[in-house]
Amino acid sequence: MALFDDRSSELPFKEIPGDLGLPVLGPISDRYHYNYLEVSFPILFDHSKVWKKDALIGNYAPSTSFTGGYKVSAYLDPSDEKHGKLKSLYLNLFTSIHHKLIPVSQTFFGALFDNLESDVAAKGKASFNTYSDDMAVNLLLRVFFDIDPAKLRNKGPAMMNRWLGVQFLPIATVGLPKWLSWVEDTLLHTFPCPSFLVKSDYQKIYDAIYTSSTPVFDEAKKLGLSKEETCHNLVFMSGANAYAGCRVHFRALMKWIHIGGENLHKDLADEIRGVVKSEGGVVTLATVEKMPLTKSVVYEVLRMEPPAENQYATAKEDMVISSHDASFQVKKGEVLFGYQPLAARDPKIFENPDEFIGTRFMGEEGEKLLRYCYWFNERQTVDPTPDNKQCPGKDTALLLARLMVVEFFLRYDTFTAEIGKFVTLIGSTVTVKTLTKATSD
Ligand code: HEM
Repeated sequence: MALFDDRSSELPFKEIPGDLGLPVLGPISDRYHYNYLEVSFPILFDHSKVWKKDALIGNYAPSTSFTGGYKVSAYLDPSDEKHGKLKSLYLNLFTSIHHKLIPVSQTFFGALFDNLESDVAAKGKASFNTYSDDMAVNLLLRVFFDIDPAKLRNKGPAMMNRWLGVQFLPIATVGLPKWLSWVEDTLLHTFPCPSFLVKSDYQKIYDAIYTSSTPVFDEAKKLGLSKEETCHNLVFMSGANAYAGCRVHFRALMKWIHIGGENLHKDLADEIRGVVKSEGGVVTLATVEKMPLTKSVVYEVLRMEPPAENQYATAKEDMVISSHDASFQVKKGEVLFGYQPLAARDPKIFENPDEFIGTRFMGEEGEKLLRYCYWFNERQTVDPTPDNKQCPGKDTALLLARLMVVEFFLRYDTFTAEIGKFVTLIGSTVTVKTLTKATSD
């Protein structure tokens, strides 16, 4: 694990392994080793030392033709004036919707659980992925812009999935065994897919947001941003940032809570029902804050399966970075890569790092560990600002995840599921097999 810190002068100095090798073949071999055989972990959130231009989830940026010809904020460095303007628009939007996040998500989570229940009753199993992914798109569009799913003829999720799928295909993985990764590289990772394939899907989502009554457009106007540019940014924010993050995280929540087993389910149900009862039977922002196990479980799921695995940045200057045991020279212009799952399972920070421990982040000692969690592109203990590249949806995403757990265990005592073998860019596969209704309140 590599960190910037002031210990670099005391640690042994080492070369970063690897060289460019043969022309053409060298880069191909490097890419293979980089993506499939090696893991490295520079953690680079220091914007005085790195650029974050075109660095969202990979050193690949899709063509701007996927976003109306505009480079959206996620691909801008904080030094770009537009980045700060757009990010403050998002931060204000997310704060302004927090009061309705609870009632809106209760409705959408309720419908999700109804769907799971009826499929389990009719077929003995239910695809959590299908229902949860669709629900997430509809919930986010509703809570951000008050868009009724019917406005997109209930096809919003399918449109969003196609638009995301085509633009991110060059960095997608379908979960083939490592020795077959060259097939994937040749077929998927060599050529970008043209945006015209999803132009009409994109246009419909864009129009739905453009004609919504979101106050974001008025605020954007005051900042000198056109309605068109703002709207293209809002589509990307809703789909590629918010939905793509929540999609992976919701699936991971069900997966790891399933793995946590019946005792964890009982403890969660006891905590959630106890707190909600003591608060007069209603779920509020304050109620959720009083649930330390629920909060810790959500953090532990983020640790076991961070939704955004890869972070990239470009060195602005020559510098030295340090791991626990050595220092490395990095040259100006070199691209640095941080692999979240490795940081999240660092044995020098986390005891039994490969084990899912629902209580890990509880209590004084547990909370201290949050300093070493980087799932939102910064330490969990740092807040997003217009000037950094930390996820502005951090609080929204955490609240949604906690609410999903709360609503689930208000309704059920326990559940069983089948978990798919592979985890892809869009997450795990969870098939719910049984749902046991709550027997107490
Ligand atoms: C658990 C789910 C989520 C995780 C783990 C996550 C994580 C991240 C990470 C790691 C980045 C930075 C990527 C980079 O530059 O390397 C990011 C950016 C971003 N996220 Fe999230 N995110 C999640 C959900 C959300 C949600 C729900 C929203 C909206 C409410 C959101 C909005 C954004 C936006 C707009 C950016 C771009 C920030 C910028 O341009 O500086 N994310 N997110």
